[in-house]
Amino acid sequence: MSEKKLRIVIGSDEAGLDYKEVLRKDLEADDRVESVVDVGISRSENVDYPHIAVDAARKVESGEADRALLICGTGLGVAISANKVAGIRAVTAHDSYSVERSVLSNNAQVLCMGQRVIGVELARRLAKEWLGYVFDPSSASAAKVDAISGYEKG
Ligand SMILES: O=C(CO)[C@H](O)COP(=O)(O)O
Repeated sequence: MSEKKLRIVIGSDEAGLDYKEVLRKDLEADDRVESVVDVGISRSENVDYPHIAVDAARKVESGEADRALLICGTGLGVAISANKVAGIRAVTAHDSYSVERSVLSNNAQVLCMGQRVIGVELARRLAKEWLGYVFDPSSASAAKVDAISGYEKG
């Protein structure tokens, strides 16, 4: 269980907007969450997913947020885009075990889901579970995550 309250950034494209709105409200109501920053889109302004995903990932990389939750149609494009930001580990996960391992094995700071792939109640449950996991830097997984980061340095 996480002790430190989390600063979350959330974003979606048009295909993920309905879920993003639901998940944002859930996060805002969760007492494990310190703050939620919504980087769009809104009902009145459409932006393609790469821009939203990179904006969110940059906020995590800069330390402005601890984690990001991104929704598009499949959860794939937002993950690919967020992973373009150095230091970011973004995953698409639609099941409990993968969500758990994304944090505990991969220290992924960005979770991506697809509104066209899973039902809203599963998305809500997975987001809730995700908040409860904290990476252990003394775990056996830490060296593997460091090895990933090592490849970013050229
Ligand atoms: O799922 C998406 C990208 O992975 C996005 O919501 C829709 O993209 P499109 O199929 O290119 O419109």
